[in-house]
Amino acid sequence: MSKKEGKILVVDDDQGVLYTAKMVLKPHFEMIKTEVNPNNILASLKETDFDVIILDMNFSYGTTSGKEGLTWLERILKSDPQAHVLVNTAYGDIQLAVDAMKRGAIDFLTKPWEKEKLLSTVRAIYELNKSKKEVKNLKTKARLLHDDLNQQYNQIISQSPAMERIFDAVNKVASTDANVLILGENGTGKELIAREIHRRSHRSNESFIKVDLGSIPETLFESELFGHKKGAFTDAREDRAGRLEIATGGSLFLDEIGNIAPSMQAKLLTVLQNREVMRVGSNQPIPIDIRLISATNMPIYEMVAGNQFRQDLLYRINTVEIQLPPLRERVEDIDILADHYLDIYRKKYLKEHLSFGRDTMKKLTEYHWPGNIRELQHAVERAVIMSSSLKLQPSDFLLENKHKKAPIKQNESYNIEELEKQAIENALKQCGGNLTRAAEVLGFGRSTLYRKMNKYNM
Ligand SMILES: Nc1ncnc2c1ncn2[C@@H]1O[C@H](COP(=O)(O)OP(=O)(O)OP(=O)(O)O)[C@@H](O)[C@H]1O
Repeated sequence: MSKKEGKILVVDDDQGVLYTAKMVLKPHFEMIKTEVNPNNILASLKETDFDVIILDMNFSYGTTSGKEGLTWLERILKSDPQAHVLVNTAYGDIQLAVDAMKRGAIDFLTKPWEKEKLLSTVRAIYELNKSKKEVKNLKTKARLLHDDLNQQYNQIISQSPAMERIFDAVNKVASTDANVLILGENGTGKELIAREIHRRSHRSNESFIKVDLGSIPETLFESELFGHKKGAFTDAREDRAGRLEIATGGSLFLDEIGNIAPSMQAKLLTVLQNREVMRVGSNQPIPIDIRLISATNMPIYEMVAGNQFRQDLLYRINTVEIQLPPLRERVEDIDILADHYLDIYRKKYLKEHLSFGRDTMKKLTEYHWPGNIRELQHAVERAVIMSSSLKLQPSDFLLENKHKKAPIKQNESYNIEELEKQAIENALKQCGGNLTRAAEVLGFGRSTLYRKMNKYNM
């Protein structure tokens, strides 16, 4: 072991034994706690997560039966079934050692101790415990990755100038560890972009862990994100690592971050600031090393202005911001995306010869696509399933009228200055009065924005 690790509890009523344990083990382990009174064991276990507990079998003066030790062993294992208890028996008392092992002790030592034997036994148990913990974390990780692989992730398809700018930003930011906030309507590809950032980052060999904050009930928020200790609440039947801990080394994708309750925002902020988590029911900090990518379809700046989202949390997550345009603002992408999905679904539904009819693509490119790419994907899948001819007709796409582009209002102004003033007002509103952001959204420099606001008496 290079850095000292491992927490050891030694319980014995003989001060000499405790002194020897400290002397032998201290140079090799992070913490050696000694306890003369067995009545304090359970309190110590609540305070610290010990890797090895060395337990004497006799405490009352003159007793040798080992009954007390067996009782304490049972109590320890009842409080923490995963505890690794190493029992101390008198030399030659094999029957007691066997009894203790049957009741769940991990190994036994005989007194008087041989120092080398004491150290090698404790070390072996510590390594075993560490491996078990690692296996458990890996199992959780594997489950999350498996869930992930079950979803279909396609390559990013685009030929629009609007998306060119996005790819440029992704290229620049991917190799850094900067926190990224992706904004955009539902179905615009926020998750796809988050995965792309991870794929191009130096963390790509580690996991990409997604947390859908919109679907986690407030009561489970802390345990899902930070993990819990066994017994921390009714359903906590065993120790479990949270998503932040599991994502360590890789990227954590917090989807729907605009949906979390204010009290949870405060807890998340603390964890991100301190770069460590504490599992629910534990007071032991665990360091985390994650690249944070967040996404939301909510008007996050308006939410900050309305005190629904903490400004300090926003500043923590938005080192770089990527605003994904809705599909209606990248009409150039509609036909290649439609072709892409047609290709997928005609194979899936064994209709290889199906193609788009003449007017069909026109209908698709004119539509407003409020559900963006996801809506287009579902519309093509549905049309492929329902079509009974070789060409997909406009009528195969049941696009709701209410989703059509808003008609141009009568009396709508075409005066450039009025339009510009209106655009500035809208941008300021959208950005919660943040001038720097509003200037970015408008494509002006900050000083130009000031000048124009002066000009329009704003
Ligand atoms: N440019 C693209 N090329 C190909 N497929 C895309 C593209 N953008 C999005 N998609 C697909 O559209 C669907 C929705 O994308 P994604 O889940 O990334 O959107 P989102 O913005 O995260 O959605 P939500 O806000 O609802 O969580 C996915 O199936 C995704 O693969």
